[in-house]
Amino acid sequence: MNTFGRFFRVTTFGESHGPAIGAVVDGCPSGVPLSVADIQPLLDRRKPGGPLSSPRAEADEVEILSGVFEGLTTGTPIALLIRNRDVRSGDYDALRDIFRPGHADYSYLMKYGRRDHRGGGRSSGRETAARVAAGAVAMAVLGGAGISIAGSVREVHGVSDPERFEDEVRAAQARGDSVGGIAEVRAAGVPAGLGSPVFDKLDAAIAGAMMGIGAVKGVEIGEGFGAARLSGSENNDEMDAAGFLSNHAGGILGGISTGQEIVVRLAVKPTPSIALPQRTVDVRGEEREISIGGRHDPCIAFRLVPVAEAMLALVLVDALLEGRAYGRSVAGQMGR
Ligand SMILES: Cc1cc2nc3c(=O)[nH]c(=O)nc-3n(C[C@H](O)[C@H](O)[C@H](O)COP(=O)(O)O)c2cc1C
Ligand SMILES: C=C(O[C@@H]1CC(C(=O)O)=C[C@@H](OP(=O)(O)O)[C@H]1O)C(=O)O
Repeated sequence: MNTFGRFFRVTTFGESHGPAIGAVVDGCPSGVPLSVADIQPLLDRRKPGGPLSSPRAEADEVEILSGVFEGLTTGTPIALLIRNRDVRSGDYDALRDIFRPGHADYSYLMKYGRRDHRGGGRSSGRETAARVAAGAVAMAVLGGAGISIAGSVREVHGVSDPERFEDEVRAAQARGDSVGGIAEVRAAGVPAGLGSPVFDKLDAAIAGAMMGIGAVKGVEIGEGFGAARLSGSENNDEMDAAGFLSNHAGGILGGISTGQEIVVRLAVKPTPSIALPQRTVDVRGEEREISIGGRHDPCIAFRLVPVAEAMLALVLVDALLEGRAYGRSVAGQMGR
């Protein structure tokens, strides 16, 4: 499916080498102040062309086609458009019939029987620009509710010292290789009481949203996999009259927000398209050797941070609107 969310619904469209990509946001409340200036800064943080990213030159300028009048949302669908400007599709001529190891070429062909091989079509990381634009609309709603979201890269290729990140990436690039990393995203100001208790737990929704980003291979909330190595006394978040004394839970208990910071970490795989020679097959099943040129991110984790921020915003705005729709208290029972 190409649609995300239940109350604040986002459909993205477009391919990496088509004329444009974009999103339609349906369910945004009316009266939210919104302009290009609210969306563009987040897109600028995600766009390619930076020092540790693909050199593809895309300005990723967003156009708001509908749903906003005199600077305020009208409650009708908001259509957001980003034109592709620097596609250079010739880079993919030699890859029309061959499967890149680690990319979605093989599985897309198995599902659809045909595919847009240029830049991976819709499996391209480029699709995430459309989600970031939609996420910025969600952030405009969340901002009015006092919720803010921020992310960062925590690890590159197993190294956690940020001063060494660039060297790790450059060394991999020089070898014709790529590296993975860990990104983290946090939401502050989330009221206690957001989310659902069973199948649609807030942590389940967050995990689904994050795994729906290309290249994300694992999601942790709070202590995450580390919790499996702790005792109850170490992992429990004790409380006193002022509130929680720690946040191993990452801001969610029983699928419902506690009012603490929501903390999410993502394992991001190394970029699949690499220059080093690798073994693969073509569409006829013939064995081939492949060495991929073109313009690729040497480490996706950096460009993924604003995408993860956008996806967290989309989950939280959906939960906020669900809470309003069902008239649930999001103030908590203890005056917090
Ligand atoms: C922001 C972003 C940038 C990406 N850049 C590249 C890239 O330059 N080259 C590449 O081969 N894959 C890139 N990818 C990954 C692939 O496009 C694709 O999403 C991935 O291989 C599919 O992964 P999955 O199996 O986790 O869904 C990028 C992904 C994201 C989210
Ligand atoms: C263009 C973007 O990233 C692209 C993501 C991507 C991939 O395979 O995912 C491959 C490269 O694009 P192409 O080879 O098609 O020019 C990246 O530049 C973007 O994120 O805006």
